Amino acid sequence: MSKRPLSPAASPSSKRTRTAAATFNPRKIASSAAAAATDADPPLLKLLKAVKDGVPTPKKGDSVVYWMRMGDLRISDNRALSLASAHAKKDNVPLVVLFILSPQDWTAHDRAPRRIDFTLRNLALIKLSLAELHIPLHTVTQPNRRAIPQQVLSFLDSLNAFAVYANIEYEVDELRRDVAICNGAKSKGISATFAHDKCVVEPGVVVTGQNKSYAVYTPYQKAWLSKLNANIPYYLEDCPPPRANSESVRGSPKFGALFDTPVPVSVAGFELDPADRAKMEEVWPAGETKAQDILHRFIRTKSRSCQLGAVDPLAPGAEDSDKRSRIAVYDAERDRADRDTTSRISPYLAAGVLSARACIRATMSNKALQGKVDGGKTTGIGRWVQEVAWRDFYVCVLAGFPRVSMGRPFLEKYANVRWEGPPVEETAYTATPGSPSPIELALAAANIEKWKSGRTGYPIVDAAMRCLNEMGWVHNRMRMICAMFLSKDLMIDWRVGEKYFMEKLIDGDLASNNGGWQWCASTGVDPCPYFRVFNPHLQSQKADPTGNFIRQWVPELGAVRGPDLHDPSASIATKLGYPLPVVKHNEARDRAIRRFKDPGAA
Ligand SMILES: Cc1cc2nc3c(=O)[nH]c(=O)nc-3n(C[C@H](O)[C@H](O)[C@H](O)COP(=O)(O)OP(=O)(O)OC[C@H]3O[C@@H](n4cnc5c(N)ncnc54)[C@H](O)[C@@H]3O)c2cc1C
Repeated sequence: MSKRPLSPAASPSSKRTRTAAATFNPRKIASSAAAAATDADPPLLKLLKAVKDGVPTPKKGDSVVYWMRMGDLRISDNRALSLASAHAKKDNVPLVVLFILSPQDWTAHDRAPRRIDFTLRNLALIKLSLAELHIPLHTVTQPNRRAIPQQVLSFLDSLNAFAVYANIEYEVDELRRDVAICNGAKSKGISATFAHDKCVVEPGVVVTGQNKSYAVYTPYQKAWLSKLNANIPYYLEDCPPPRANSESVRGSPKFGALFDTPVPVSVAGFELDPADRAKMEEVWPAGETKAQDILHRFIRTKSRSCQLGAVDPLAPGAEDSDKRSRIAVYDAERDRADRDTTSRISPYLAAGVLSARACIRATMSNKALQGKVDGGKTTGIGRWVQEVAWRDFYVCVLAGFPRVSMGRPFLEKYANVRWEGPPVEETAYTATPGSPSPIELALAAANIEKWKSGRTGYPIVDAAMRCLNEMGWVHNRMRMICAMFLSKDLMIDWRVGEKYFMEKLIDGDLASNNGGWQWCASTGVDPCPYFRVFNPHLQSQKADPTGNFIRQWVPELGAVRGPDLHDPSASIATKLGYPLPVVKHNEARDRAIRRFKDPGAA
């Protein structure tokens, strides 16, 4: 079976050196039969059963371990850490924190070097904060991801640990790994606890009458809000912070050395150029305090045009306002990409530097609501809470329909839609009648490169792609426009774009990224209907009415004003050295509708 090739970096900002991790090339697309079998017996349920069948009251040993993962990089309000600390205190033993750097897992998930850099920057701060509590953060690199279960069990043995705690990662491989760890721990008499922490309302709670995960957002969101409001003390609990170990742990032969394992500054295959690293530090500062400050700014202060682009999110000059704060006007302004209309909190949520619970708690100052969460459509706060619910929704989709993390479309009937360009993996194409000719393949490959580098001749698409390449983040509406353009106008397999986004995004998250891509490609849960293909020029005028977003990222068009900016004529484009459109939108739209209406048609 052919493997999905690694895509070359479009911007020179990140290096992907040929290392063991970079040459590791796991199979990304399962067969439809394998996906259906996994959907029928979801690994999350297996993990929850393994936890339930584990060791309820382990014999006391010498320590309790909290295994921190890439999605829970914080000390405050961290469910597994809090539980682990309480257990350690109850039995009067030290708490130890473990973090495993796993480059093969990062490659398997197409992790962006910027996301890895953000992880390491946050870990370095966490190590310092934990050390103040005399809690060691032990960091190890494991080059072979299959060895992780054994490595964790050996680590527990070496510390005579009797309990291990972690927050759940909902991707298929990670769940299967944790089932193996649960079973291994049980055989050693160690209790293993895997806690729900990523979502406000965990997967499995908001389900249909048939006890299935929802595949439509609106009824999900209504049920989500009523579950949440019915049990706020549980869902929005601010989990107690860890309590300090005895200082004597530092002198212990068993634990003392764990304080000395350094957090690396970079990991081979995922390094950043020093200039890019410095820029990322400025645009996405690490640490829980910064995350809370960024959230606070969104809730308290007004939007500013100077905050467009790759700038310090906490730059001075923000103006407080109750009525005009960014969250207060979010309902009306959220689709505008020409200012800082949204929170830009996603990198902190994806890395767990801030809990989703903390985001919801921060919206609850309105006394008229009497301690309830506003999730309605008529207020800025309510609309924003609905976005956080989208995040929960996509995690529930991932947990309930694991096929989506196996490279399959949620709607299997679209597996045979004919895409332009080289097959992503041959299994996805076996049923596609008629192979593209070499000329078609070359044209599609060239179009993919133009899309990646922001040279499609559609200003809004190009501005958004350049913003993504430069900042590792781009506004939601822009993500939609770019994804729709690749999958419908260029008719390139959405998995090409999904992978490229993951390789670039600092907030890259399988559930939300896959959900967003499959929504735009019309293959996912509750998707955009295939006959509703975005017109990039109209979208551009709506999302960037001032043109500031395009002018910021496409300087060739800096002097252009009015409608020409959104759709430059051939003469203007040629004069300014800007490319001509790679496709004609109307023709491309008809092709997309034809191919989706009759999957397999040319
Ligand atoms: C093609 C595509 C790919 C995407 N990939 C990712 C990704 O890898 N990681 C990621 O976190 N988000 C992803 N999103 C969702 C969304 O674009 C980002 O969460 C949002 O742009 C982050 O900016 P913000 O924090 O300012 O959002 P805000 O508007 O302030 O929203 C607050 C939070 O709600 C959540 N949220 C908002 N919109 C969505 C959404 N549509 N789906 C899921 N959660 C949402 C995010 O956690 C976000 O931080 C993707 C969307 C699309 C269309």
